[in-house]
Amino acid sequence: MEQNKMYGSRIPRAPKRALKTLTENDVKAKANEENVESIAVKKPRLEESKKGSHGGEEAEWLEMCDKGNMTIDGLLGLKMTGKGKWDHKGRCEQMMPYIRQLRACTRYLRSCVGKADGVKEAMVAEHEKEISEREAELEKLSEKVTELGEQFAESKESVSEMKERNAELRKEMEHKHEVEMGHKVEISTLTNDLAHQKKVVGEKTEEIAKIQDNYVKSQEYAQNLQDFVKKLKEDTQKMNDSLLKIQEEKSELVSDLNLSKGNAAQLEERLQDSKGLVEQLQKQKDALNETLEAMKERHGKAIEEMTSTLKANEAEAKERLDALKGEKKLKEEELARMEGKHKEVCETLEKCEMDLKENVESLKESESKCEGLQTTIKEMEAQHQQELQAKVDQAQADKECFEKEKAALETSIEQKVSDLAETASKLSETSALLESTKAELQQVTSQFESTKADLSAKTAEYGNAMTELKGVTSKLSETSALLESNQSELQEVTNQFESTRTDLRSKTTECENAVSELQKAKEEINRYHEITGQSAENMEKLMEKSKSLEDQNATQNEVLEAIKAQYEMVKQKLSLYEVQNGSVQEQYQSVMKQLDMKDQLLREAEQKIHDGETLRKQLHNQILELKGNIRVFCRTRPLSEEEVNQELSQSIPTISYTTQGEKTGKGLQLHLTTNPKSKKRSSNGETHYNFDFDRSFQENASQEEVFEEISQLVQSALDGYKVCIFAYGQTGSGKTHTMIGNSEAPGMIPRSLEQIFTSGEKMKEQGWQYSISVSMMEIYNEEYKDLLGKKKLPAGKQHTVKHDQQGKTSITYMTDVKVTSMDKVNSLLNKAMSVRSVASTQCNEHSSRSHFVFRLNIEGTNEALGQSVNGVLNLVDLAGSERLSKSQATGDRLKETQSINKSLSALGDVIMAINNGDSHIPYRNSKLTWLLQPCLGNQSKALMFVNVAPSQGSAQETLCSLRFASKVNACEIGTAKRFVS
Ligand SMILES: Nc1ncnc2c1ncn2[C@@H]1O[C@H](COP(=O)(O)OP(=O)(O)OP(=O)(O)O)[C@@H](O)[C@H]1O
Repeated sequence: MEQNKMYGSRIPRAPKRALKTLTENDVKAKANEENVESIAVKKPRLEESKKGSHGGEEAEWLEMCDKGNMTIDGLLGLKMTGKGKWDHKGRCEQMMPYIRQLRACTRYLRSCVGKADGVKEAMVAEHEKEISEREAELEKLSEKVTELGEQFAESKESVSEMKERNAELRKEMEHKHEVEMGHKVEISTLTNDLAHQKKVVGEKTEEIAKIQDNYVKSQEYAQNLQDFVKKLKEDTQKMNDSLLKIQEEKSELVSDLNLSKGNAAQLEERLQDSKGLVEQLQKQKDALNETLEAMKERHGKAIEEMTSTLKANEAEAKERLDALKGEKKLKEEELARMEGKHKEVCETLEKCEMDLKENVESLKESESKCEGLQTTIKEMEAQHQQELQAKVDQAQADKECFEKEKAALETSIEQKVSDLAETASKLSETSALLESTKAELQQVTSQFESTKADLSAKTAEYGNAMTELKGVTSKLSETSALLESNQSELQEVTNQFESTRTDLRSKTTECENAVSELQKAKEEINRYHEITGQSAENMEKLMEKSKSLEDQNATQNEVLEAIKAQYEMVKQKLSLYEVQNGSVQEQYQSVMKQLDMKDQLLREAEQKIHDGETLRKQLHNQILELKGNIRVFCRTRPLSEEEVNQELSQSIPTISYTTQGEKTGKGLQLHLTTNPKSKKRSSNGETHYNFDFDRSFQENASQEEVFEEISQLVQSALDGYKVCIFAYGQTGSGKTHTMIGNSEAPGMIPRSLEQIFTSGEKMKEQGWQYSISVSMMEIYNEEYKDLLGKKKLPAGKQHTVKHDQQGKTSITYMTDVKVTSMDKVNSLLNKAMSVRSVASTQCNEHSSRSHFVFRLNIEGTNEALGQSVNGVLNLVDLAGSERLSKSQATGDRLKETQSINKSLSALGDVIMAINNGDSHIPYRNSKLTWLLQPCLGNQSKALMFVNVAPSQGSAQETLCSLRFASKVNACEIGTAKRFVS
């Protein structure tokens, strides 16, 4: 196939020359294909082949080829020609050279093939060799490749790892950013919440204040009540005490009373005696009563007998009346019978009447006699009655006096008097009996009279019946006799009464004796009463007192009760208040809890914010450290009073701050009205310049806020880094204020020292011991000046600065003071400030005409870790950066300004050179850069404050400062290195 390719499947009708060319070309192509070197080998070989065994034919063929009259293609495409179609001879004749040519060609080709085979073999061998070499090489290469592959894989892995890390970092960054954004959102929400909470807290605080007021009032009220109750208790106590005293007095009185009771008992005994006497008297009285009873009985019996006789008489009279009635009837019959006779007897009757009249007259006489009798009886009766009355009166009087005595006795001795009253009542009964007897007597008298009337009626009826009348009269006389006997009996009774009266008198005398005894007893009692009266009086007085006291006590008890009720009410109110208070307290507690929770949340949020902020700072620091940037913070001072008082256009601040997104707190815009040619000039005639820094502090930013941002950097000095913080800006822009400050607002230097001391103390817990030394110097007119040194430099001597390989700086004749406290630092700082070169310039009344360098050497050792660190913190207050034209300095001031500007531009040059990666960094161009060399190199951390003034008058200088700071901000000075050994 190769050959077919070489020679073609068909031999083209080409000139002989073409065959040769073709062959050569083919060979060349083949050689080119197989090996370029083979061509060089082939030619001599071809020439050699001319001289070989078949060299003749080959040579012939080559000759033919050389002559150009034949080529292989030509040979193959050669057609036998003859004179005609059948001119075989001619054709055969043509055939012979053709066959020869063919043979020659074939041989040539064979030889070529053989040679080619040889060449091929050689080439193959060579190739094989080459291949083996190449294979070996390849193997090596493949090994290398595998190695490289591995390395590649490794690097790929590391790349992927790095990518991953990068991605992670990016993610982290994004996350951080998100978190930051979230934090910001959170912060804003939290700020809102905070504001709301503050509002709520304010409201709650007001509420609480009100509640507390109420609580205080209720407490005061409760206190007042308690005081009142206390007073009441005290009063009650006093009352109780007085009551106790009264009770004591009472008990004393009771004892006195007991004593008097003892006396009273004696009196009682005596009274008992007198009672016995009274009893005796009573007995006597009883005996008298008995006799009286007996008399009464007898009298009653007599009266009964009289009554019975009267009754019998009455019955008799009745019987007689009945008999008389019968008789009357009979008589009436007889009368009727006798009426006739009457008439007969009328005359006799008249006579009888006459007789009757006479009888009547005699009856009247007897009646008058009877009346006389009756009057005598009446007189007797009256007499008797008078006597009786007198007796009764006497008895009554006795009774009365007895009763009086009894009443008197009754008042003192009730029971005994009641006995006497009984006696009196009995006496009254006796008198009643007497009365009843009298009444009976009167009854008897009336009966007598009725009987007499009956008799008179009978006499009238039976006037005529004289016999009967006589009988009646005799009966009447009998009755009179009876009456007489009755009278005698009455006399007897009267006698008996008399005797009884005498008895009574004797008893009365006994009674009188008894009464006198009683009187005596009474007197004695009265005496005792008098005796006891006094004590009773006292007792009464005391009782009255006690009573009044009791009344008082009662009233006070009432008051107390009322107060108690009030107290109870108040207590209830108090309990209500307490309940209310409790609920209020609960509310307060819950509100406080809520507040605490909110506080906690706020604290957590603040902590989160703080953590987030520190994390952000750390990350930012890390990024900056990774970038190796020199950090730049811009700080704008507030307008001074002078500037404020300037004309309006001058007093308008030239700086505004970016408020959008990430640029917040970083970006600022300077507005200039002075450059009308500026392309940036806007329609309102202002030119705006935008700047971005790591941080932009507005006019109102406090020293604390500013320090917070650099605290990490300060901390890293403690960790063994070389740190340089310097303040750059025109005169009066606030560099000294930022770096040193004043007692009210200490600047970065005192704050850094404070942090270092506190952190150093904390690090002690981890085994770190720090030795901190301070040196303060100024670079004035390109010369170092020790601000802490006591003496002047020896003549011909000067401060020279040297740096060793480790970046350790030594300055000859420079005072280095070990410091352990802030007081020491402050006193040193004051001393340095007093020595520092200050002058009044066009821009600042107290302008710093030198660079002030506060140098802090921190050597830390940790024996446990076997480590020691060597950190340096350079805090530099640069001299004002204003241009000469601006400062209008002359003479010494001019020289100062020139040297200041020289060193400042050297500082710029050094930073730029580091940024550009120049092989030569012009540290030696100024004393400042030379001193700060280790801290300005690519192994340190640097931060620049660019201080700017916001006034229009300073705008051009501000623009210069900001431009310089912007350039510095873009510089990368390399990654910082920690100096640990
Ligand atoms: N942030 C600030 N807040 C309040 N007052 C400030 C602030 N910055 C500067 N000042 C006041 O501005 C005045 C000038 O400040 P300062 O002396 O610090 O400037 P300076 O840059 O150090 O000047 P110089 O380079 O001439 O020493 C001082 O009276 C200072 O108190």
